[in-house]
Amino acid sequence: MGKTMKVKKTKAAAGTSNTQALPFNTDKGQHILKNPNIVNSIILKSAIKSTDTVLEVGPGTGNLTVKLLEQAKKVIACEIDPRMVAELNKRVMGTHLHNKLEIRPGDVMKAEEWPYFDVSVANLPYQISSPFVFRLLLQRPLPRYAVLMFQKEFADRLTAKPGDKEYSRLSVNVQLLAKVEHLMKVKRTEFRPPPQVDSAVVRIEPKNPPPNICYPEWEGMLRLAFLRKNKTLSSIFHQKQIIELLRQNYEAIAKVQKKKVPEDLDMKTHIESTLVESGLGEKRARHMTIEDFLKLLLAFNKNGIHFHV
Ligand SMILES: C[S@@+](CC[C@H](N)C(=O)[O-])C[C@H]1O[C@@H](n2cnc3c(N)ncnc32)[C@H](O)[C@@H]1O
Repeated sequence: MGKTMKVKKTKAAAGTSNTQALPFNTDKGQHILKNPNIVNSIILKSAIKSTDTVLEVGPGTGNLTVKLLEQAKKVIACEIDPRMVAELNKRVMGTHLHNKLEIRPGDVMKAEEWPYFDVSVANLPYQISSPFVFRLLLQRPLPRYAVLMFQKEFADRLTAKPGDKEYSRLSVNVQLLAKVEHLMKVKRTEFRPPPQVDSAVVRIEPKNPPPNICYPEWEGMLRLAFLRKNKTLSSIFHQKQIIELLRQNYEAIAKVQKKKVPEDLDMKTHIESTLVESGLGEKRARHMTIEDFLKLLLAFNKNGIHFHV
């Protein structure tokens, strides 16, 4: 995020935006919400308090921003395109909203630090969906929640439940850290220019406090479990390369802990018996709940089987 830009006062009024002449750059995800009813619905569902500081990413010409400014104590708007920064500036300058707005020009993902915010509301550029969500969940202090527009397919993966076709590593990783709720579908025709796909608005409420687990271990185990999400864990963990990987990890950790690796260690049998112990060997990742995955990791780690060295 670049340096904060102070909004200067002039005569232009909020609520109007002369965007007709502004060519939109779809490489930067510039699809502007043109239906005010959708903007109003997002605002309603965002339930912003008058004491809230809101982080908006990609304000564009400010359709959502001016409505957020009416609700919030402060809006911090991060925008990569200097033309949009100028447009937003022009739209809000000279209005009663201007002193609540802080524009941060630049790429939000390249900012070393994000400012403090209570809530994030954004019609996100789709190319940063995944890194944005994970960075949001790593932000401290944790925001109360975020209301974000995503490409519909991404939103479906975020909200998918065990057994759904879209249930994936993304679903599990995000739902480990947050309560995720689908709010509304938005057709591609509601944007100018229209994107290739429909969108959906999702509410993400971080679990606070977050679960107390070792994330690299969790992530390493999930990668293996989801290699083939329709296969049973037993058959995945039967694969030679995986047994070899886990044997190497076992030895590396034993070395660090100055423990002796049993001479008769048969890693294949050790993994098999751990799966039997956990009662999850015949489960498939696509049907497993977060609690199942947590139970599995606990069982592996208890028996010295690790996914991260
Ligand atoms: C989908 S448009 C949303 C525009 C406006 N908020 C609306 O709803 O009509 C996405 C906006 O994000 C901006 N943008 C794209 N990548 C960005 C990034 N990495 N950091 C900050 N802004 C970005 C684009 O320039 C564009 O203004």
